[in-house]
Amino acid sequence: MTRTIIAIAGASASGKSLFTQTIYNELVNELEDGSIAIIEEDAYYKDQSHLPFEHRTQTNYDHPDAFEHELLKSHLEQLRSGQSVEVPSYDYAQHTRSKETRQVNPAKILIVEGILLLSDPELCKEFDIKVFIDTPLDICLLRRTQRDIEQRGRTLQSVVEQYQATVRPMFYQFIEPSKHSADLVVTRGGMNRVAIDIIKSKIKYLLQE
Ligand SMILES: Nc1ncnc2c1ncn2[C@@H]1O[C@H](COP(=O)(O)OP(=O)(O)O)[C@@H](O)[C@H]1O
Ligand SMILES: Nc1ccn([C@@H]2O[C@H](COP(=O)(O)O)[C@@H](O)[C@H]2O)c(=O)n1
Repeated sequence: MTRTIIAIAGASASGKSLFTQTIYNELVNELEDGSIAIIEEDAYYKDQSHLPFEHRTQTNYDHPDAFEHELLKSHLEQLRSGQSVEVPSYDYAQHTRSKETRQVNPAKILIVEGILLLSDPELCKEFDIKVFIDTPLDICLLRRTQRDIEQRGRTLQSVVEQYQATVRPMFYQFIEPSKHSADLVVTRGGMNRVAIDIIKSKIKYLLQE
């Protein structure tokens, strides 16, 4: 069976999750059970439970070294070969992995979303279709500030400090250059209706093959 792995990359709060989730929600009921699945790159942030909390707040979470990309790559290879995997889950408030894992079965269409998917050449090879969500960084910052305070247990000061120290510089060093590896660049983020419909049509076409 041919399986297709789609990467959705882009800056933090560019709209990757909204874009991915919209495609999934709009397709899932009309497809056979188990045809489509989602994996988040964030689930592969390294476990830091051995480090004190204060130490964990200092990690650069926008550098490729913060991720266990080898594990993600190996999971994608297992899924492509028809095996289920146990995907870690991540606790943003504690800055480390949770104890729970989530079983992901080998769907025919797998969508992976995350900031640094296209910046790692070895990981990039795993993707059949590469999409980059290209949202202006000032818009991302506004959305991230609201989201991190409401959903990820952050203060305004911590969001501002982290943005200046790591989020913005790592975007220019790693994320923005990775746009050139994308097959499709999507402007206006997670609500670009035309782009959502194009990816949905491609998925339906692949599932009919
Ligand atoms: N085009 C858009 N217009 C308005 N809000 C958006 C848009 N895209 C995303 N958002 C909102 O911005 C926040 C971050 O989006 P999200 O999809 O979680 O980003 P990412 O997964 O890239 O970090 C969320 O609250 C989301 O609902
Ligand atoms: N403990 C952590 C782990 C990650 N982050 C930030 O998350 C961003 C990536 O997730 P998105 O959903 O926004 O794409 C990344 O920019 C990290 O800075 C964090 O703040 N704390």
